Amino acid sequence: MQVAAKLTASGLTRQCFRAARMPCRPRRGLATRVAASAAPGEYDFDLFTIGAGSGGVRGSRFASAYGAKVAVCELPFDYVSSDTKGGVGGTCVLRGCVPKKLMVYASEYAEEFKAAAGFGWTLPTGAISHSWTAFIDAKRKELLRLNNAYKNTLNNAKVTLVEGRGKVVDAHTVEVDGKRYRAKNILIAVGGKPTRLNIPGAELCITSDEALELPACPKKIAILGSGYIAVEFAGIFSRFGSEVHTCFRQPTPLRGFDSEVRKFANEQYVAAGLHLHPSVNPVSVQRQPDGKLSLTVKAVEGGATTTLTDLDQVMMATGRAPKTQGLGLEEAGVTMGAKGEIVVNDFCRTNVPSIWAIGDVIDRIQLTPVALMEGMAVAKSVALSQPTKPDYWAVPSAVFSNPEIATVGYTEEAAAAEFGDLDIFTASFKPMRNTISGSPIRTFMKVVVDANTQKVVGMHMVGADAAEIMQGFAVAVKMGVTKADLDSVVGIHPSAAEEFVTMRTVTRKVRRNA
Ligand SMILES: Cc1cc2nc3c(=O)[nH]c(=O)nc-3n(C[C@H](O)[C@H](O)[C@H](O)COP(=O)(O)OP(=O)(O)OC[C@H]3O[C@@H](n4cnc5c(N)ncnc54)[C@H](O)[C@@H]3O)c2cc1C
Ligand SMILES: NC(=O)c1ccc[n+]([C@@H]2O[C@H](COP(=O)([O-])OP(=O)(O)OC[C@H]3O[C@@H](n4cnc5c(N)ncnc54)[C@H](O)[C@@H]3O)[C@@H](O)[C@H]2O)c1
Repeated sequence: MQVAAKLTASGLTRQCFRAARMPCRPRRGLATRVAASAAPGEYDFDLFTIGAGSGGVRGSRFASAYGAKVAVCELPFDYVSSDTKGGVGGTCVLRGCVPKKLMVYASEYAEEFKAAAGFGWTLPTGAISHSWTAFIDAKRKELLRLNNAYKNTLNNAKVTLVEGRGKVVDAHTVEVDGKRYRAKNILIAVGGKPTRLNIPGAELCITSDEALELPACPKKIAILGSGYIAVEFAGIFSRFGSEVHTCFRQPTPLRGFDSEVRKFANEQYVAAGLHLHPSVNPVSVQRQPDGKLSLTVKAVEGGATTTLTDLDQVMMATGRAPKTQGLGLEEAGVTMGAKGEIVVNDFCRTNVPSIWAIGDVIDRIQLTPVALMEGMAVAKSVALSQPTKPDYWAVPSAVFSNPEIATVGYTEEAAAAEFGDLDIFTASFKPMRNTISGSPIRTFMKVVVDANTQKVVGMHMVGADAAEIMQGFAVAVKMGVTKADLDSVVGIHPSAAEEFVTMRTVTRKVRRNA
C-alpha cells in the first residue's frame, strides 16, 4: 500500500479509507452524545439534510421512519452538475454508478456480437450499427424515471423536500435560497464534484459528468488518470470502438489495489486494446487548427515529452473534491480538512455536536453503499438516540472496467504489513467463454490468508462477473471465513467462481522473517 497512513479525527487511518482495500477497525473510546433535547416548537425539524444523494436520501428516510421530523434540500435537476444544478438521487443515480453501468452494458454488446461468431453465429454484414443518440435518450429517460422514483420515496417516507441550494447559517439553522429552517440536527451530505488539473487547456477537457452526456462517441479519446473512473470509461469507449489512450503517473493503473491485481489488469487492458501511457504527467491540452485536440505528456523519469494528436476528447479522471465551498461550515465552526472535506468522528459527527456529515464529503470511502451505511448510522444516532458507528471492515468494491475487477479485504501488501505471515493462493486462466470466442482476456483470482489464524483476510478477482461473484464472498470474509471453510465448500461447475473454493496449492508463503 503506497498511501501514507495518517490518523484522521475518527481514529481510522487515511490508508484504510482509500476504497476499502486496507480495511481497519475503528479505534474504540471516542465518546459521542446525541444532541441535547430541545424544547417543543424550538425547531422546525429534528433533522435537516443538505443534499439528496445516496447518503442524504437514505439517512433522511430512515430517520423519518424512526419517528423524526425530517427535511432535505436538493439543487434543481440537471444531467451535468454544477454549483446550482444537481437533482434528487445525486451522483450515483444521475452522474455515477447508474449511467456509467448503463454505458457499460451498452458497450458490451459490441463484444458480444464479435464473440458470437466464434460460437457459429453469422451476423448480417453491415447491418449492425449503434445509435449513440438513441442510447443517450434512453439513458436520460431512465435517469428521469429514477429521479422521480427517489422523490416519491422521500414523499412516501414523509420527508419534506425543499428544492434549492442549502447553506449552514449556524449550529441549528439551514438557509435554502433565502428561507431559514431551524433544526435540532443538521446532516451534510453534499457529495463531491470532479476536479480538473491546473494545466494549460484544462477548460478544453471533459470530466465524467460530460463523458456521460456526449453528443457523439469520440473516435479517439485520451483519458488522464488511472483510478476507478479512468479505467471504467476507458473500457466503455474502447468497446464502443474508440481509440483510447490512458495516461497516468504510476507504472501500473489503479493505485492502492493489490499490486498483482494491478499488473494483471494492466496486461488485460492492453489485450483488450487500450493504449496505455504509464509513468507520465500531463503537461497541456491544445486546440488544433482543425478543431481536434492534442495532449502533451511528460515522462516522470527523464522528462521526455510525447504529444497525442487528433483527439476528439480529453477526459480528466483525476479525482473528486468535496462540494463544501460556500456551505457556511467554517463560519459555523465546523472543522474541515485540507481538501475541503468535513472532519467527523467515528459516528460521522463533526466537532459541532448538532452537525453530522456522511458520504463523499467526508472523503473516507467514496462508494454509494458506504454513504448508505453512514446515512443509516446517523439516522439511528439522531432519531433513536442509539449512537451508531459505521463499520468499515471488509467493504467490497468493484471496478467496472474491461475486464471487471472486484476486491474485498486486504491487499497482499497491506496484509503483510498487518499480519506478517501470509499464505497466498492464486489462479490465472482463460474463462471457458473466451476459449472459442477468440477473446484474449484472461481471469485472475487471489486469496490472501493470514498464515497464523488461517483466516481469509483478502480476496481479489480480475475477470467477467467479478462484482457479482465477490459480493457473496464478502459476506464470508466479514464473518471471518477460514481457508479450510472455503475448501469445505462444494463448487458450482462450470463457473469461474468455483475457483475460489478449489484452490488447494499455496502459490507462495510470505513470511515476516524469511
Ligand atoms: C462516474 C462515477 C461512477 C461511480 N460509480 C460508482 C459505482 O459503480 N459504485 C459505487 O459504489 N460508487 C460509484 N461512484 C461513487 C458514488 O457515486 C458516490 O460515492 C456516492 O454518490 C456518494 O453519495 P453522497 O450521498 O455522498 O453524495 P452524492 O450522491 O454526490 O449526493 C450529494 C447531493 O447533494 C447535492 N448538493 C450539493 N450541494 C448542495 C447544496 N448546497 N444544497 C443542496 N444540495 C446540494 C448534490 O446535487 C447531490 O445531489 C461513482 C462516482 C462517479 C463520479
Ligand atoms: N466502481 C466504483 O465503485 C466507482 C466508480 C467510479 C468512481 N468511484 C469512486 O469515485 C472516486 C473518484 O474516482 P476517480 O477515478 O476520479 O478518483 P481516484 O482517486 O480513484 O483516481 C484519481 C486518478 O487521478 C490521478 N491523479 C490525481 N492527481 C493527479 C495529477 N495531479 N496529475 C496526474 N494524475 C493525477 C491519480 O493518480 C489516479 O490515477 C473513487 O475513489 C471511487 O471511490 C467508484
